Amino acid sequence: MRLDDLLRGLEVQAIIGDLPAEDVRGLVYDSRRAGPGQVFAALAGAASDGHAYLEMAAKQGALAALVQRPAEVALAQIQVPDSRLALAMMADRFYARPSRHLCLVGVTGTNGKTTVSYLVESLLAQRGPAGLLGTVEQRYPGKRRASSMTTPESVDLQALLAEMLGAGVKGVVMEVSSHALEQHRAAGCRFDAAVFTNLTRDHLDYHGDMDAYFQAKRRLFNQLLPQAKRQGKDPAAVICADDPKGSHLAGEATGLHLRTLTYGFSQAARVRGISPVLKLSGGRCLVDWPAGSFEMSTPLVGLYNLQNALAATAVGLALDFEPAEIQRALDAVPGVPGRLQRVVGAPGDPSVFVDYAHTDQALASVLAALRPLTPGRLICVFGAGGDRDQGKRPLMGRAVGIGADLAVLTSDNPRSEDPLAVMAMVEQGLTATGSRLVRDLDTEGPAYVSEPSRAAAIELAVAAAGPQDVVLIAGKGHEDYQIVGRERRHFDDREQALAALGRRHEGEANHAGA
Ligand SMILES: CC(=O)N[C@H]1[C@@H](OP(=O)(O)OP(=O)(O)OC[C@H]2O[C@@H](n3ccc(=O)[nH]c3=O)[C@H](O)[C@@H]2O)O[C@H](CO)[C@@H](O)[C@@H]1O[C@H](C)C(=O)N[C@@H](C)C(=O)N[C@H](CCC(=O)O)C(=O)O
Ligand SMILES: Nc1ncnc2c1ncn2[C@@H]1O[C@H](COP(=O)(O)OP(=O)(O)OP(=O)(O)O)[C@@H](O)[C@H]1O
Ligand SMILES: N[C@H](CCC[C@H](N)C(=O)O)C(=O)O
Ligand SMILES: [Mg+2]
Repeated sequence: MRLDDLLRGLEVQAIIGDLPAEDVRGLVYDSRRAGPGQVFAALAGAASDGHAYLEMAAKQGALAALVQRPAEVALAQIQVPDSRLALAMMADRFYARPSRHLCLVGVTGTNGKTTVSYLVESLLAQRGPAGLLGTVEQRYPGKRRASSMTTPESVDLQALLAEMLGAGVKGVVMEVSSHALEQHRAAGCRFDAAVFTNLTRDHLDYHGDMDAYFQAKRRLFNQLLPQAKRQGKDPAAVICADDPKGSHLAGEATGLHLRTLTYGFSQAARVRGISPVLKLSGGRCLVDWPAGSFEMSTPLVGLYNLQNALAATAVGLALDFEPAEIQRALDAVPGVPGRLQRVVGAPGDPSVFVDYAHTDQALASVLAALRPLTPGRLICVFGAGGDRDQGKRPLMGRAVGIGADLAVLTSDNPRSEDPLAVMAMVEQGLTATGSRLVRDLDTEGPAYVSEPSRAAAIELAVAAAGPQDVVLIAGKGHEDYQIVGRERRHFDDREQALAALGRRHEGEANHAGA
């Protein structure tokens, strides 16, 4: 494809030099990959600025560059107001607009994106091969890759959608993070439906304040859905009515003449869950919506997961699925990797769950879900990630202080920070609830132990738990690594928990063998 074809419809401020007539072989945003035939997009970033690498791209023989500020280099440059947005639109065109030919569902919100995505994937799979991309993995029938980002950069995203389409995929569900919305990574996507789960505190290191964070999420509804509508789709806005920002969004979506379907347990919800019943084997409720009512159930545990199942149900109804098909799809998802994932030991062992809760709201929700299922003590192993929102740390400590009987405060991914400094910030919230620092868990709660080694923290909790106790290991979920400094070491909470459960029986084996 020629460069001038790729630029059609784009807001171009200036063209510096002559546009090369050769075919574009690829679009890149990292100068290290900017070789012959490649258009290099200079992106202004947080750590560095792509404009500093224009010289390098020129030397490597790049075809042209997409810039916000032209530079004195021997390279044709296309000046645009926002190179991330322009790159996204060009990527859509370069990969022959894959989202036009797919049923594409986007999921945003602070918590629940990954979970809802697995449920929607199962739904889409009822009608043909389905694809999923999000925090854990990118997959479609016959192919799977672990993810490095929740929502890939626009070029990688469009390449993946094109790959899925080429492999016969009909429907794709994708998590759309607030970072992605802020950076226009999904700008070239035409959605058939978009879901908003909730908005609570996270990522303020990046967005600055809650309003900016909400404005980023809002783009999916007030920019991307109207764009899909203008281009011939009839997209649905599927919005949680139990969240205050959800009601706001739903009003706005209706005002934009989008098909709007609210869901939740509150009276205002159009797809409304009534009389929820929650058990260790899952949850169920009656779903009432304008066209009738039906029973709905999910093997996933906890009220918030029943709410996630309602989100998927509302997507199904918006896409004209029958309640029986929706139920089949929900039944087919017994669990989501690293989300309330049970680590099964021997009979008589305590129940151990690994979960991805890394915000105060998520911790409060998951502890509330486990409380009624805990005959003994609820023990929570947790920490907060380094180089991420610092303000959420004491709030996370507070949520655990309130929701758990006993806690082991430990390290998450410290990244460039001192793990003890991160833990001290979490500890402020924990102690504010009246939880006291103790040496071991052989005590009455509320109390906590401080143990910077995550492996030792898991060992401590699992060893101390009795058969009636429940251990929640929160924060890292599916992650099979720990980021310490710049190093990414293998570390998996599930493996650690399983080994710790095994060690509870080491003495017994020796005894039996003797
Ligand atoms: C804060 C954030 O979103 N950062 C992302 C952003 O980085 P940035 O724009 O700040 O990039 P930068 O490192 O400053 O570099 C600027 C530009 O110079 C380029 N460069 C750099 C060096 C060089 O030699 N040559 C060169 O061309 C870079 O490729 C880049 O295009 O764009 C980069 C390219 O796409 C991403 O890799 C990077 O993700 C980093 C790794 C990251 O950690 N992102 C996280 C916070 C994130 O996006 N998370 C969300 C999920 C959050 C959630 O689950 O709720 C996600 O969607 O994954
Ligand atoms: N609807 C919900 N409301 C509140 N908490 C939830 C909800 N769904 C999941 N959670 C909690 O949040 C954690 C993260 O859930 P999930 O991975 O589905 O969300 P996510 O939005 O994809 O998160 P991330 O942005 O980190 O990828 C879960 O492990 C659980 O503790
Ligand atoms: N996608 C989230 C995941 C956080 C998971 C937690 N383990 C941490 O490292 O903080 C983020 O980047 O903020
Ligand atoms: Mg996710």
